[in-house]
Amino acid sequence: MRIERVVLRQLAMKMKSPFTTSFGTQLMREFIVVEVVDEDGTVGWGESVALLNPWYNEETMKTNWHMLEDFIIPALLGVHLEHPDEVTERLQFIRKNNMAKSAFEGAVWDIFAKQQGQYLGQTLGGTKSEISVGISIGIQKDASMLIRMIGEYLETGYKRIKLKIKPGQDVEVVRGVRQVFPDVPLMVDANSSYQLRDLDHLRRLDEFNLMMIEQPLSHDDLVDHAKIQARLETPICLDESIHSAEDARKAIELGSCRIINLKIGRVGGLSESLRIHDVCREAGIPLWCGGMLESGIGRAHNIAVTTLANFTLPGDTAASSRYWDQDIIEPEVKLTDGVIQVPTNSGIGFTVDGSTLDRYTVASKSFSASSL
Ligand SMILES: O=C(O)CCC(=O)C1=CC=C[C@@H](O)[C@@H]1C(=O)O
Ligand SMILES: [Mg+2]
Repeated sequence: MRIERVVLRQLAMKMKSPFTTSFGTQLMREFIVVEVVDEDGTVGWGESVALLNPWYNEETMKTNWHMLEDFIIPALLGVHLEHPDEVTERLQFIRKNNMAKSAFEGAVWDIFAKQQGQYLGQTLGGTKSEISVGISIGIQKDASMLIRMIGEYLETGYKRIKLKIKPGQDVEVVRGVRQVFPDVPLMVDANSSYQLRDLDHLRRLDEFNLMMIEQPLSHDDLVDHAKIQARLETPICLDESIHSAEDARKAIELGSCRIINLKIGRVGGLSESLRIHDVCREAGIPLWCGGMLESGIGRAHNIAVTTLANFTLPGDTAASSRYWDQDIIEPEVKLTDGVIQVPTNSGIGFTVDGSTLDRYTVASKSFSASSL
């Protein structure tokens, strides 16, 4: 394929309910959608999952726009690509900025799968026809509200509940949930809000038979996570600490975790996701696909990657209706009896709804190879 045209769109989508983690609350999701068109007019779609603020990692929507406009698009516009793997190869001159790279690379993978006449999951090597998913619940002020929300989500069919925790809102919150839901598959995500000195406190979570404790320590740590994993019965899951297959290999060798939350944007795209998948499968480390409050485009990419064999735990790819009054894809992502049916159409498997996309677009810019 030859990259003929790229359109960057900044979207603003109001969340149906605020989402609070240890580092902040999201009310409005502002993010970038990348549209890539090849010489045959085949269109691919990608989504930057960077937040407005550099809380989760060093990237923001604005840094992503800068990287795309000033480095990534100039490096790839007008270029002939045999395979999407070449995107990562050609972008190696850019340090980090994985979410910006992933947004472009995902669109190229969409085109590539469409050119093969294949669903993206199949092109990646995935074999599943349905995926079971969990749901991530932000920090709630009111314990009874949390219990009600969990009951409703379990009713809807979600297979796993993920609670956000932070110092002062952890052991007693989980105890309260376990008193009502003693057997539900339950996990917690700390988003790096604890220190090594909190080990004895974190060990109190061992009594609740949690599936995992996600990213208790610093976003860039592997060594101290290995120290606390050696003292915890509950598996540690790493999210923010894993940026590449090399990070995954080191974390596994050090014993920093027993589970990894893979996020396509955090690791720089689908090509690196495939490498991480294989490293973890070789080591017997299960994966699940985390969420970044994506729109339907990012959600579609998450479903595709979750079709791979070593994604054996329910991820955070909840239904569109959990987040948005109206998503930008047709059909929206839905849960049927607690699972998402994997699409069979080519590419990301969903159609981008142009009128809804335009309605949420607050800024856009086009780049054309013919104007080079
Ligand atoms: O997309 C979802 O539903 C999960 C969202 C979620 O848990 C997160 C989104 C963004 C950053 C983090 O706070 C958090 C995570 O760590 O997974
Ligand atoms: Mg997380």
